[in-house]
Amino acid sequence: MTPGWNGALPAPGIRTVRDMKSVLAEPRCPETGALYFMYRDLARSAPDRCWLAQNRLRYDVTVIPPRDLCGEYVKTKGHYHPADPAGTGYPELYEVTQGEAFFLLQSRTLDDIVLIHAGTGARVAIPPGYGHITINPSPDATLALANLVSTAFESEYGEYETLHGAAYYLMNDGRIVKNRHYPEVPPVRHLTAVKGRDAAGRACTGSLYSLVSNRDALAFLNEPEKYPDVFTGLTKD
Ligand SMILES: O=P(O)(O)OC[C@H]1O[C@H](O)[C@H](O)[C@@H](O)[C@@H]1O
Repeated sequence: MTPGWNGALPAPGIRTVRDMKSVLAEPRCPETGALYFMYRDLARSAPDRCWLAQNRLRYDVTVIPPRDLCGEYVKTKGHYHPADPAGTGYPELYEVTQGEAFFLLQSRTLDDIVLIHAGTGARVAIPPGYGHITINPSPDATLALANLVSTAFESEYGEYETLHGAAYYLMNDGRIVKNRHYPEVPPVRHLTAVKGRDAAGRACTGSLYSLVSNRDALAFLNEPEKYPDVFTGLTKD
């Protein structure tokens, strides 16, 4: 059974080591094979699927088994989201459904870098204008994530590919190593998100999936400019 999901699953999108070479700390790392599995556009019922489509939202599950990539923890490739019609970047909402995660966020202007340590059951919002990667820092436990996100955009991978990953690499000896392809960037700000709370410490009731069909709770994913409070305590100011 796939962690974080009880029902039937479509075939996953798979990212392999080959797909990730351009963003690894050690691009010549000789590891091979699948790194993580993306089950996109899930719904538990036909009415839920209809509601998600009508509200331009997608529910996905991502499964990241543990892996040592030449001293670097396994991670997602990394991307930014474009701006919505009002000029505000599309956000995203994650829940850790199994294991623990580090979310490494960086503002597009590179004036803010945030590392969020999130335990099972924690929720993390990706704020407008921030790129993100997710890291599995465990030597032996699989990380599973659920996310809700707008279907109105496509992720942008260009900066992460050109600059060989995020601004920092998380190594499995505990080091956080600055990526030498970046200009000077600020030191990492650290935040923690625990079960039932988000990274700003606010309580979150129910599972992420329980928000499906709750228009008020999820409207910020398509019109983030109307809901700046969602990101208070997460962004720099
Ligand atoms: O697109 P990547 O950088 O590989 O990251 C992987 C994740 O990205 C997005 O946030 C998607 O909504 C997820 O479904 C996906 O698993």
